Amino acid sequence: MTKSVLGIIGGSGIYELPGLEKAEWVKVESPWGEPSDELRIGEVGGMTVVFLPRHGRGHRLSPSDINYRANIDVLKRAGVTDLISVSACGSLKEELAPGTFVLVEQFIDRTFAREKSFFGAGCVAHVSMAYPVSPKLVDAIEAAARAESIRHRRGGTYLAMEGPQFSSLAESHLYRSWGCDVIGMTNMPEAKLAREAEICYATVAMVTDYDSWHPEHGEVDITMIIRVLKDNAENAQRLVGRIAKDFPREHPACPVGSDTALEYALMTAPDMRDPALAEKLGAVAGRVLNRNDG
Ligand SMILES: CSC[C@H]1O[C@H](OP(=O)(O)O)[C@H](O)[C@@H]1O
Ligand SMILES: Nc1ncnc2[nH]cnc12
Repeated sequence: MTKSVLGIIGGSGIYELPGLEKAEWVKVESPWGEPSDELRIGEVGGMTVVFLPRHGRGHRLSPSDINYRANIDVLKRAGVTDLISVSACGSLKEELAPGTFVLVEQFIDRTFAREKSFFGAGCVAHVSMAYPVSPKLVDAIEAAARAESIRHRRGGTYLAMEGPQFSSLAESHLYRSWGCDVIGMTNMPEAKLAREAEICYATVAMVTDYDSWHPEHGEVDITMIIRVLKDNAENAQRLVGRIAKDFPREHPACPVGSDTALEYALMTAPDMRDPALAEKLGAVAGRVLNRNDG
């Protein structure tokens, strides 16, 4: 078993993590370009916790401008084994009222203007995304939500849209007809890249609004979202503090194989790989690229 290092990506409204001991901002370079910000690295009860504000401090980056590859790469370089995304989202279901924390199980990726893989020409790989979320990580989040009496629901499908505009009424109805539960703009390709980097991933999707479909709530409106975000952020800080305090100090094998996703994923023959790309992949895929059998 390896030591657990817990990573937290803070979404809209979450730009710091109070409660981190011995915390400092650390600049980590990535061959994939600029991450959203420096990493806030600290400890909770002796375990390393690494925090990254997804949109950067001050919310400088829109969902389409975020360099998701650099973000996951620097978190991997910092040793993160388990990564929790804390994200704002719209609700596509009556029963998921604003303030509810949804522990997402599945994703539908409708984003189109983003780099979605570390791999490509010169080093091709195909990882499974059938079960994108690590159940043990969700167990830890669920236990913490219970302990902190935070309204939550386990399970649900997150529709990732490109944005930055919110959905039209027709789109909102379409996603509901697909059975989706919540909608946001950031968890894809983040979840795909975490899987390629063999990091266990889970999302806490914090409902801020009913998107545009709900006849009694009218269309989604950013001032209302910001109001709800503030309450959600307080609960999120408590939730994350509790998760970190109770988190297993050793990282157990992931039941859905998140931590071994690259084991049989590489397709390109070792002698045909592009050395420059292999070099860039050092942090993400070094475990499998550097062994003799390729
Ligand atoms: C502030 S509303 C729209 C914005 O909020 C969510 O961001 P994040 O997932 O980082 O919390 C949503 O995906 C949009 O980017
Ligand atoms: N309705 C919504 N659509 C997309 N992203 C969101 N983030 C918060 N609310 C959202």
